Amino acid sequence: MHRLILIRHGESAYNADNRFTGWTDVDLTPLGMAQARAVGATLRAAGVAIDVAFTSMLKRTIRSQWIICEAMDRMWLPIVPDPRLNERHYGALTGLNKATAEREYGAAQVAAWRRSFAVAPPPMALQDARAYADDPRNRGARAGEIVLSESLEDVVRRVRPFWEELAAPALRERRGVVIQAHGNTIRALIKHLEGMSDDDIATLDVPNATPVVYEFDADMHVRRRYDMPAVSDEGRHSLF
Ligand SMILES: O=C(O)[C@@H](CO)OP(=O)(O)O
Repeated sequence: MHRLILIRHGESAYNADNRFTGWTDVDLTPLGMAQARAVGATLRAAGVAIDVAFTSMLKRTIRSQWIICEAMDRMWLPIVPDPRLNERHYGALTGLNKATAEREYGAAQVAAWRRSFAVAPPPMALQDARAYADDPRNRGARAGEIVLSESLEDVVRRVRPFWEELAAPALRERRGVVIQAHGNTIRALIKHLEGMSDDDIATLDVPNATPVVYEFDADMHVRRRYDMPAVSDEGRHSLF
């Protein structure tokens, strides 16, 4: 069975403050850590076979995965950080409170920046962007470019080669794969995997710490997708 589990990290400090995060490397809140522990307990109770976990280069995904590995008693699991899984670059909106942005620019404009496929947020000032460009955490996200802002379409463009080079080959070898990433990199992956339309992806929201499971056939076509029920809802279950 070719099985993939997509997980968005637990709540981060900027999630709690309702701020645009993008490439800002904020940590998990205590609630975010508890959410990751609950995911680990769920995966452990379900007896999920995981052989490798891919994360972004940002600490909210890496720490979530550490906590999950600890809760599963699998601290030996290989964790592979890849900058192509970093959150979408939120441009000039980075750090801004989302409610303040709605008051300033209107709810429709903010919704388009947040969820449309092709619209990128206004660009970050070049001077600011250099801090991100020089940071090894972002090197390779869009190699050779100083990134000022990204649409979901830009994110699909960098997530697709990650998928082809690392995740798909691991699944073809029948390895259990976790991708621990961000709201918009997971939306980009789902769009790519399901061939979802630009309109449909605009209504898809990915909550924190809620595993989504994909099963593939031998040709790597999606056979089934389902959310994994939390262990507290279901008790011990045997999906795997
Ligand atoms: O701020 C961000 O980087 C993302 C994810 O938290 O937010 P949004 O859901 O608005 O795309």
